[in-house]
Amino acid sequence: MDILTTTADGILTLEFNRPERKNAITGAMYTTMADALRAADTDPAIRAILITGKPEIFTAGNDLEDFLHNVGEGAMTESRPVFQFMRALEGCSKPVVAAVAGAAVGIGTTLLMHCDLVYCADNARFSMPFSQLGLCPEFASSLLVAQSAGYTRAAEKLMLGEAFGAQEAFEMGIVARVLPAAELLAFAQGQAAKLVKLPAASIRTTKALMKRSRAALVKDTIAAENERFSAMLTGAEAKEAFTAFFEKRKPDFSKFD
Ligand SMILES: C/C=C/C(=O)SCCNC(=O)CCNC(=O)[C@H](O)C(C)(C)COP(=O)(O)OP(=O)(O)OC[C@H]1O[C@@H](n2cnc3c(N)ncnc32)[C@H](O)[C@@H]1OP(=O)(O)O
Repeated sequence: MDILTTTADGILTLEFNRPERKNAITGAMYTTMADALRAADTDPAIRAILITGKPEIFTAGNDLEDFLHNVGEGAMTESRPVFQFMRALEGCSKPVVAAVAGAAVGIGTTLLMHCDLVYCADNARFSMPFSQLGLCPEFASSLLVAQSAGYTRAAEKLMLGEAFGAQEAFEMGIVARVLPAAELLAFAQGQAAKLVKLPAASIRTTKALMKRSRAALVKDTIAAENERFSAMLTGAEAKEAFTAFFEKRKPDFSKFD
């Protein structure tokens, strides 16, 4: 099971469980998470959701094999598993807690912008390497990173695509708190347990009100980003980047305009 799904004490936990591939996310994994999120949203017994990975890796982002072989027409259209997952996450009316240890690459960082209580371990590393992959931001990262961190810091992270650490993520507002690695999961579980005990309608209403003003902009940004992302996925630069990754060499973009 590449996604471990557990339910206990009113909390649905989704855990990335593909460590041999650094928890890279396949279409099947997106579908599992989308289904679980949608079911949780309508199940009164679930009052909080926790998304986590392994102590050494949150996720290496989208599986690059999938990108290499499953692109083409409609690569990022609404029916695709990644879209189903992000829609289920973004639309989830219940509170979502994220606990990040190790690397959170690409969509691994983007998805945090759609969670509510986001915590990381001091070993966490964040990156949105879209430009390094011949791609562009996705699922409203071009909007939400800048809203959270300001334009210049967002531009540095999104244009250079370099990894940054836990403290910088905290200063950028991407995480609410940095914890010693050994304490992260218990802390996040404790925060989720607090949410479970609070009046569910109050939590749902608070979340809805906080997201209300950005909802239309997020929707519009996702549509604009994903149209371009979809086109770029089939581009020569992206192919070079994915191929170079698996050939364990640096990509050579000098031949492209
Ligand atoms: C819509 C969504 C968009 C996105 O999410 S775009 C982002 C896509 N993701 C990436 O570009 C990240 C690629 N991965 C990495 O940069 C590195 O990995 C890490 C920094 C995460 C970890 O580095 P290290 O600890 O040195 O591990 P390793 O040797 O690179 O990886 C171990 C095995 O895992 C496979 N793997 C890692 N990431 C992916 C991936 N994203 N898709 C498919 N496979 C991946 C490798 O190939 C390798 O495999 P083997 O042991 O056979 O050499």
